[in-house]
Amino acid sequence: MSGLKKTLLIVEDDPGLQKQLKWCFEQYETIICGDRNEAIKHLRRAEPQVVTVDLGLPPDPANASEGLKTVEEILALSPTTKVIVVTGNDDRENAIKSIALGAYDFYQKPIDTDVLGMIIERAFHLHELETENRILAAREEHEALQGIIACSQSMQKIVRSIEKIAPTDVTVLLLGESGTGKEVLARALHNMSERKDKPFVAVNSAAIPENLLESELFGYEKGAFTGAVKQTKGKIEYAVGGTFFLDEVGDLPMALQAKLLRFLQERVIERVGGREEIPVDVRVICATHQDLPILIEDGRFREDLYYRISEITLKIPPLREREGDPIILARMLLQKYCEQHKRNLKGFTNDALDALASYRWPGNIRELENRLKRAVVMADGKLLTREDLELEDIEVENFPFNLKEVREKAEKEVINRAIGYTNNNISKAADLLGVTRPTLYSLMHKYGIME
Ligand SMILES: Nc1ncnc2c1ncn2[C@@H]1O[C@H](COP(=O)(O)OP(=O)(O)OP(=O)(O)O)[C@@H](O)[C@H]1O
Repeated sequence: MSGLKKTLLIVEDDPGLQKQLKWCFEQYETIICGDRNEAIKHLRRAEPQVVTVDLGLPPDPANASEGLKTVEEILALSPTTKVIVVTGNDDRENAIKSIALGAYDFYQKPIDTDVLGMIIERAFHLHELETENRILAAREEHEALQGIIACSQSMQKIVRSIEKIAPTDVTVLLLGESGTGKEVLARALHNMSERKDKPFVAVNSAAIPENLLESELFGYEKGAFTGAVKQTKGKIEYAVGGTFFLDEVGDLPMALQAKLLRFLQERVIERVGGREEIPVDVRVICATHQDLPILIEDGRFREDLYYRISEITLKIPPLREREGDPIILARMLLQKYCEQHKRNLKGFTNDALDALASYRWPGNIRELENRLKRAVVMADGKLLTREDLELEDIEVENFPFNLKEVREKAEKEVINRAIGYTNNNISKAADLLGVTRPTLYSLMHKYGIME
């Protein structure tokens, strides 16, 4: 079983049966115990893949309640464990209850070890298959998100949304400041979708001169304009079967907005100078750092196109709103650039870490990359300093002295809020905070908060 030893936990209080079962299942690493507490202890320690639970356990062996509780606790702690319930003769009701709780199977006494053995072996087999599936699924997801750092809560949310949206074909609009990773996230959407083995084609509308953009996107026929010497496919056509990523969609000229809308509505394109409608199966992801509703108000963006491209909108938070991410990204980039430039730097000084965490990062991750690249090349010492990062002039919030300081600051803030909220009614504020009035008074005294 993939090199992992098969561990079977038997929860059975009858000493005779304990002995018999141990003897019958010696091909496994078998652990035997007689009550719920012991079962949970062994579950935590030995992590058995399969557990059999006799429902009639002490202190009330005539009743199934302790057994059912054991099943519930095992599955709460380790939902992947396969639990087989052993019930008394004719106790179908509790057998069904255990299945409803999530048990894998049940078996009624008297025990026939051959039959029970088959059920146990099947449970090990299923556990193995499920484990392999989980590992494969996690590996695929990991590969799709490779190199994307998203430890902060705000980015975790985005990653969860991307996982949900990826398998669908909906048109996604990614909003976010420049350098927040819109393109890498679009790529992740593609890599997690069924289109992953087909092309991902990205075009930045702002980077291509307006007069070339139409032929770049839609292609052109031979003779369509001077210099059009042969029929040429556009970027959308190159993405057939895959994903087309249009960055800076807010910069698209009005005439092209109409053409893009038609393509999104009808899923056909027409090359410049062509008459033929070419059907294309392409998933579209758009991105912009601009505020599209304002562009719509100014008459610079079509409202109908906006609704078409924003079937789902994801707002990518700027780096300054990703608690903890700048430092993790900086460490990853330091390693990457040290390898690239063959430098042997060990890390960051404390004041550099404080600066990385406090800086507002107007250029987001791209700016972080640039600062790190430069610092790695230029640094004299073994640790990168604030000066190496050219962040010496920014105001820095020092790392808090300790957790107690953070807790006290938060406590003071929320007490002030509760008192303001209840208009100085201390009883109500205490209720709101879930403490007694005397406790609240003593906290107010501690923090110097006036009534
Ligand atoms: N979460 C992340 N983890 C690691 N690297 C990232 C992450 N997000 C972005 N990057 C890196 O930051 C740089 C900028 O990302 P990207 O080009 O995707 O941003 P963008 O929002 O599309 O920028 P722009 O709007 O300027 O085109 C890239 O080099 C990318 O690899």
